[in-house]
Amino acid sequence: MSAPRNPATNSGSAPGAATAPAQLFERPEGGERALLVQPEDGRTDPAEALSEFEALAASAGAEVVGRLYGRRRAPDPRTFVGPGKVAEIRAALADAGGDLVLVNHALSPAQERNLERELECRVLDRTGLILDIFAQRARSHEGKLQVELAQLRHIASRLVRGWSHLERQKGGIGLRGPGETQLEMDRRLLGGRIKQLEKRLGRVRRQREQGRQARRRRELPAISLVGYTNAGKSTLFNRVAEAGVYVADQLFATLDTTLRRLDLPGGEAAVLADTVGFIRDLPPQLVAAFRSTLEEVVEAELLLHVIDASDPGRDDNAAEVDAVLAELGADEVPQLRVYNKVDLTGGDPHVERDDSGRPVAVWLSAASGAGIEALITAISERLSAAQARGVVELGPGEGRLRARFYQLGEVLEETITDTGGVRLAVVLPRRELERLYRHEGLSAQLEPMAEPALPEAVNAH
Ligand SMILES: Nc1nc2c(ncn2[C@@H]2O[C@H](COP(=O)(O)OP(=O)(O)OP(=O)(O)O)[C@@H](O)[C@H]2O)c(=O)[nH]1
Repeated sequence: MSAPRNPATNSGSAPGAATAPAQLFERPEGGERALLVQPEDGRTDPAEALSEFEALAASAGAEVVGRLYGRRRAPDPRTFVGPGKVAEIRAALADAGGDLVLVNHALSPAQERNLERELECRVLDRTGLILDIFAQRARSHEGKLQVELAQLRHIASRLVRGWSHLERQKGGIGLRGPGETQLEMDRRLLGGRIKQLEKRLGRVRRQREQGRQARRRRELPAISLVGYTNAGKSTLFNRVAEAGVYVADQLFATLDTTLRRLDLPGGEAAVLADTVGFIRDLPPQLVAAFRSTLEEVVEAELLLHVIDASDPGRDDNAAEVDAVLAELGADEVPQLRVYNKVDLTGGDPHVERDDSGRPVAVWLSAASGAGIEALITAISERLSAAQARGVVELGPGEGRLRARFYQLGEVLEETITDTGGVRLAVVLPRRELERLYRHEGLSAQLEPMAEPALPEAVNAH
């Protein structure tokens, strides 16, 4: 594939050019001058990988002053790149006046240190760079704690006695964010801080879990926006929910789940959640850090998978998002694909349906608003198909099934039957109901029930 997967901008500038995010991004005073090193492994297209990496560097506020490719059969255990390449990097740094080297690969702590020593400048690998971006973007209390924890763990793995002259350079890329003041601490202190953060995070998560259960009790179906970073999730979220979340032409503008109530035609309502942007090769420790944020996704009734229709690499990016969803166990959650930015492709907003007439994809422009009404109708159609509601009768020996209904959905009413069983009025995701039929021995049919109770209001958090 020759086209870049993740152009940094969608406003028509050259794919992969770092100019747009760099212009829009408020770069900290004296933004660092970075030299990018792109290893060639013969598998990925190096030009494409480099342009995506350049967009990441720009997102972190770096000014890219040079680019180098490195080809090697096997990575050098000491410095990752070979000695010849080290000399080349040193010369390029001197030429361009660079003060930071960014390597688009994972480096071992020792490789990072050895390179720093030989190049006499700071070196960050892909994980370090992404952590820095996350540190800048985290907004909620939980998000900040998660990033700090991931940053500290990353630093702890690199911290050795006498951390070299680089300790002095504070506040630069990879050194800022909540973790920056920890750099001088020794491992013991760092370990203490990590424990403290884990405890605090545990508390925040428990609170959030309670909030989630409260929401479930209010029986509003949950819809989660997912998509590759920069696909337009926040813009769509704003457009659909008329909410004022932060939108920026930067990768990862969204780090924390944001929730809004969504009113649908016919008086129904749902909770719409904006989630973190997905990215290729997200470092595993970050997937872990954001797992709890992404748990919302697994529990959603419907996923809106936002895809940048104007991105030539859109299919690969969408496949990447699907792979992460599968990893999270969310591959069974029904999906409605939203092809965004049709204003850039010259296409018309429209809805695609499958053979049974079910909407499966909506093409629209979140920026102009064209196609939004059709999306809301499609959501409404998909949700009413995704929710099962009705009355079910269970026998006296089916206490376990009764408990499962309470667990999986909402029991609106319970009455005792003449035979000593129960009659439950329930609302639950259709896929859960199907699972009960298939795997848990439920045999009674769900009978239609009278008018649904009106959902209560939900406050945005
Ligand atoms: N032309 C055009 N640009 C759009 C459209 N929707 C979003 N954008 C732009 O695309 C960029 C990214 O949009 P966001 O909504 O921040 O994207 P996101 O998916 O939330 O990004 P992350 O937070 O990185 O995951 C912004 O510059 C938006 O203005 C659209 O329909 N048309």
